[in-house]
Amino acid sequence: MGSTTPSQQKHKITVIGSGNWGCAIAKIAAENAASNPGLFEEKVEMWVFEETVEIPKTSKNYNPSNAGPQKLTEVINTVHENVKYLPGIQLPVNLHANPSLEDAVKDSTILIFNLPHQFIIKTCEQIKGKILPYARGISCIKGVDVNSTGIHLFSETIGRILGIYCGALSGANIANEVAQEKWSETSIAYDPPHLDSQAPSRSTSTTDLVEFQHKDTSGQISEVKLQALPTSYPPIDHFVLKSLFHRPYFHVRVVNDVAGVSISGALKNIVALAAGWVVGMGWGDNAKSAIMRVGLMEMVKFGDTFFSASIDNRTFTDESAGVADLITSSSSGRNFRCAKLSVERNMPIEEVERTELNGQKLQGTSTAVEVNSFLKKQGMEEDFPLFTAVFRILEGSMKVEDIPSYIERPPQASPTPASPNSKAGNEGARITAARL
Ligand SMILES: NC(=O)C1=CN([C@@H]2O[C@H](COP(=O)(O)OP(=O)(O)OC[C@H]3O[C@@H](n4cnc5c(N)ncnc54)[C@H](O)[C@@H]3O)[C@@H](O)[C@H]2O)C=CC1
Ligand SMILES: O=C(CO)COP(=O)(O)O
Repeated sequence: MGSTTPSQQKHKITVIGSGNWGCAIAKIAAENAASNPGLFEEKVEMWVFEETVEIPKTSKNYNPSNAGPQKLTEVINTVHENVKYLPGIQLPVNLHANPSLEDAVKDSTILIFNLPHQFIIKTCEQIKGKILPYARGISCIKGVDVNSTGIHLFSETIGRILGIYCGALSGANIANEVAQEKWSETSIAYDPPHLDSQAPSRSTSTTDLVEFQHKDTSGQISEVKLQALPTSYPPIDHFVLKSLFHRPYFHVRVVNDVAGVSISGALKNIVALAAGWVVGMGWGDNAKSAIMRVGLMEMVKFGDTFFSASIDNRTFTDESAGVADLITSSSSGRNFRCAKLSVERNMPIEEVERTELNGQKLQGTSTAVEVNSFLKKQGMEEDFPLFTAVFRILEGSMKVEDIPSYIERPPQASPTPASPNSKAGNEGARITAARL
């Protein structure tokens, strides 16, 4: 638990990202920074990918003197509303929108990563070597990093690029509901290497590098250098993280299973697409439940198969990040809603994303493609028929109508190519080749 003796220095918090979830989490962090002055600096930085916006007349912060095009950071810092990505929510005045990534992360001990997953690697590369070497991270990203070396959790990718330890936050958390302070739960997974057994975990010097062998969640062993946090700061532990994220309307459980929390958050987005499609076809709740049942089984199997070294299967059932997130996402998440509309309107899902989300990003479509490329390399597409069906529907080689028979008993041969006059909805379910 937390330290009992007062520390001289407080943690400085930076949120990297300012979208729908980025702002909702930044609001929570800023509220808690203000109410825990012994632990955190009051001002919380939020890096904003700068763009020009207008305050809409529907905003309660609109007045004729602030009409017209303005920088998003200026709008957030003056009227305290992200009018584009989280409209209608008043943000705390101690949350500072910063267009400079380098400046936003400078001197921060706790970095909260909250961006659509396609932007995270480039963003981390920009701040490599420019953060405190003893900073710690929390990744709120729902996605997986698939590259030529295999599949990795974003918490691990962030940690590897920046040379820091990074945990994960994920749960049944529709951002707009959380921002409106409607009660929800979340899971934070934080399990830094036990430096105590290898070298002192706390340092009075800022140059102490602790070198040790680290087994990552997929079982790969690597040499890691981690700088210990100076003793002048309160230790970054479960107590401090709960103090930073728990609110009366946002209940946090801190656990150790980083792989389980991260994997379920990424994979449920693939399942939510299938749920949206079958509901869009008018098949009803029984069909959606069947998708969720098979989806959950594949999520658990995926964790067991590729992250067995560290995953705790109870996370899928017992924590908010597991089945609870699958249920909420398959009821009202953006992946579900856009997939449903793509079938109803017979429109590519990317087009629905572009016209309906006002700049917000779907994560399920790219995750389905990335997971499929990984499964293909393992020769295991047939072992995950729902994930494979979602990918094939996106690429246009399968139809939504094929899902029931395909997930019941995966065929040995390739599925029948989509008929050119397939029913309304099946063309719509596709994404363009550029995303594949
Ligand atoms: N929105 C939600 O309800 C929830 C989202 N998440 C996860 O949180 C992560 C972040 O999602 P959101 O904050 O909702 O993002 P979002 O979907 O609102 O995406 C828009 C954000 O992307 C930024 N962006 C656009 N182009 C960029 C670029 N080239 N470089 C950097 N940033 C760029 C925009 O400035 C904006 O801040 C995702 O992985 C998502 O799955 C998790 C829980 C709930
Ligand atoms: O992750 C989410 C809820 O927990 C939100 O999912 P979507 O990105 O599909 O909206």
